[in-house]
Formats: sequence, C-alpha cells, structure tokens
Amino acid sequence: MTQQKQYPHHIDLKPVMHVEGVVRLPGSKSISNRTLLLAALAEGTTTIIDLLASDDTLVMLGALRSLGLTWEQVDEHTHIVHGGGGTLPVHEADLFMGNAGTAIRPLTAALAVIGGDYTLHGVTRMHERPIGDLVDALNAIGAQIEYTGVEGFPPLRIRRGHIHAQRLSVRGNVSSQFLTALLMAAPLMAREQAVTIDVVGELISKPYIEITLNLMRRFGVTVEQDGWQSFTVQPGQRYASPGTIHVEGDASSASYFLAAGAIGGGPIRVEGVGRDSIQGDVRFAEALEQMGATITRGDNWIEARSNGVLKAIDADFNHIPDAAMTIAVAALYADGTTTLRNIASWRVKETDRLAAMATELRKLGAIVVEGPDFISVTPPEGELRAATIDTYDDHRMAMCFSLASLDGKARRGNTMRINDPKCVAKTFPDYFDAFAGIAHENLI
Ligand SMILES: O=C(O)C1=C[C@@H](OP(=O)(O)O)[C@@H](O)[C@H](O)C1
Ligand SMILES: C=C(OP(=O)(O)O)C(=O)O
Repeated sequence: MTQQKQYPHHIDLKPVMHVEGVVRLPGSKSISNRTLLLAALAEGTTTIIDLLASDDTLVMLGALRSLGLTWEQVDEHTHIVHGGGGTLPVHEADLFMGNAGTAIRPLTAALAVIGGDYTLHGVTRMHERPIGDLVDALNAIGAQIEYTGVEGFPPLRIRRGHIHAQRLSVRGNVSSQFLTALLMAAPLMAREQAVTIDVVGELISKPYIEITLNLMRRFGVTVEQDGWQSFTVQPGQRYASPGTIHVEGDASSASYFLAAGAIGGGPIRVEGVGRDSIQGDVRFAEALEQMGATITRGDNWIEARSNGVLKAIDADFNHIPDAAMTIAVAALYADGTTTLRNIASWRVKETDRLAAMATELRKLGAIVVEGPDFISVTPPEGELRAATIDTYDDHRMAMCFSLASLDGKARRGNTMRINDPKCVAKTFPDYFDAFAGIAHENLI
C-alpha cells in the first residue's frame, strides 16, 4: 500500500558472514497511532516529530482526514495535527483500516462514544481478527455497534448511541488493545461522572497499557490505576495538546537488528530507543542477555554483540509478544531447545503466528513443537536447510526470518528466499535496505 517503494515478488538472501553497524530505527507504530488519535481528539495543534511512515499509520492518517480532521506533513520529520477538541466534523464516513489493530480498535471506541454513522473495515485478515470483547464492552454502556459480516469481527457499523458509563468491563485475555481503546475514549465519556473500567480475566500484553497511560498523561489526562484490575478516569479531564511530541524509534523493529548482533557478531547499535523508552519491547534485549549476548544501553540506543553460541532459554513472553517472534528465529542459533510460553495471542494477529512460525522453522530443518500457547524450537544439527520462506502477509514473519540468512550455522552456498517481502510495509517499509546495511561479507 505504501506507494513510494517497489518490491520484488521475493528476496534472495545470501549467507551473511558478519553483521555490524548502526541502524536508525523508524518511529514506533504503537506510539505513532496513539499520538495521532490523541492529537486529533485534543484541543489545540500538535506537532509530531518522527511519526512512523508505514501502512499502519497511513490508515490512521487517512481515517482522520475522512473524519474531517486536518493534518499536514510539513517536512520529512514533522506532522502537524489540528485537534477537534473531542468533536468530529464529519458524521458519516466509510473507513478503511487495513490490518492495523492500533487503528481499528481505538477508533471503534472513540467513534462509538462521540457518535455518528461510520463503517470500519479492512483487509481479509482484519475481518478474521477478533473485536467482540470491545464491541460487547461498548454496547453494554449504550453504544450502537453492529457486525455487518461475521459476529465478533470487523466490518463494523457504528451508529449514534446513548452512552451512560460509570462502570464498564472488558475482557483482557485476547488483546490489550481493547482496554487501550476504552482508556483512550474514557475522557470523552467522563464528562460529569468518573468512569471506571474493570478488566475481566487475565490482562495480556501489559506493557502496551503503560504506553497508553503514558501518552494520555502527556495529553493532560491522568488515569487512576488499581493494579491491572481497574482503571478510573475522573470527570472533567480533557485532552489538550502537549505542543510538540517526539515519537521514539520502534522497539519491536529494533529486535531484528539486536538479534542479528547477538547471532552474527556485532556490535550492532540501534538508535531511537534506549533506557528512557516507554515501550515494553525494549525488554527484548533482556531475553538476548539471558541467551548470553552482551547488551549495552544508552538513553537512546541499545547495542548487541555476540559472545559465541547462544544459550537456549525457556521463558514467558506474554509481555513482549511481537519481539518474541524474533527469539523464535534466534533459537535456530542456540545450543538446545528454546521454549516461548504464554503467547496464545500469536494466533489472532496478522496470521496464526504459532502455526506459521512452526511451518517455516521446520522448512529450515528445526524440530518444532507447537502448542495452544507455546512453541519449542530445537535447531538442526549442523547447517540450516536452504528454504523458501512464506510470509503470510505478516511483516514480522518476513523480518524475523531474514535472520536465518546469518551464517552462524555455516550454510555456505545456501541462498534463502523470502516470498512477498512487501508485507514489511505494515511497520517498516525500508526493512530490507536496513538489513542489507548491516550484513557484510556475503560469500556468494
Ligand atoms: O497496543 C499496541 O500498540 C499493540 C499491542 C499488542 O497487541 P495485543 O494486545 O493484541 O497483544 C501488539 O501485539 C501490537 O502489535 C501493538
Ligand atoms: C500484532 C501486530 O499488529 P497490530 O497493531 O495490527 O495488532 C504487530 O505489529 O505485530
């Protein structure tokens, strides 16, 4: 969808003998789309520096424009959003959401609360990704949201409801984005009375809620938190522009380069995230440390280098589900069986990532056990097999499997093919250029 770039049908990656270099990361998807929506809902004008330019942010920008909210890109690094102060100039719109969970879920809540006549739809896979828990939570407080296709999934039709919210509840075990969506919409409901959101069941992907609360605070709204069980917004708080806001580099995108450094020598430094990051995915570096890599951190950078063969680990990855995919591929270079646990949400993301990961890792010769919420990866003895990797229209499949071209497993002569590399445009359109920039000493 991103127009600027031409992609081939596949990319052939030759074995890479050594990786080294510095990568300037693209902006965080999670921060970009939250910031765009908060800026649009706020009073005043917000200048956003280093917004991510990718399919997921394009759909959010496009939706805001269709809703009559104005924004301009003034130079390569700067967007300006003119806030609507909690109102929407356009009351009827058809919104294409691509496959961006960070767009459709928060917009559904905001539009249902503000009211109007809107349809939200996306690519085929978006229509297979659940949204029922969010719709149930909103309809229970007077929203009017209907499914126009299969119950529980987009497309959605939103009509003007009559919101009466003091206390609402939402399930937390399928996606944290439902709670994020309700939190961001809560100040629009809490005009006269406090609004409390209760989480039913275990909340997954908790660090993403911290990103949400942090950004709401920067836009002037504080949320009272009772553990991970309930969240209260006191009445009368309104979003106000912070003036200028800077988007950090994407910590999930950082994972591919840090893993490359840990596998293939390094040092590799990523710039744009570091000790000061608000993204949970910076904790990916801790997983690499457990695997034996050397990590150094600055306020705004992280560096990884190898200490020899990686150690296999067995760990819970519920807090970093996206970056965890990178560990599943790094596991090919470990000294035994690596197990990633508590990652059931992989099944409802861009593809069924547990099934896709198992299928593609097996092509490389790994022994893989796939369970309902875990995956175990045992690398083959000796070389990885030459393989053509399918990517399932999942940016992270394409990006993390590029690591299987690293030559830690002495795959001399084997070229690895990655099909349909254009799927990286969801969050990182220039990924393969950035990867080529750190990959050295190709043998063939
Ligand atoms: O809120 C967010 O920005 C995100 C939350 C996570 O989703 P889940 O909460 O569905 O795990 C993550 O996988 C996604 O890429 C981005
Ligand atoms: C799950 C992801 O995306 P989304 O924001 O669409 O949920 C992802 O980027 O890995």
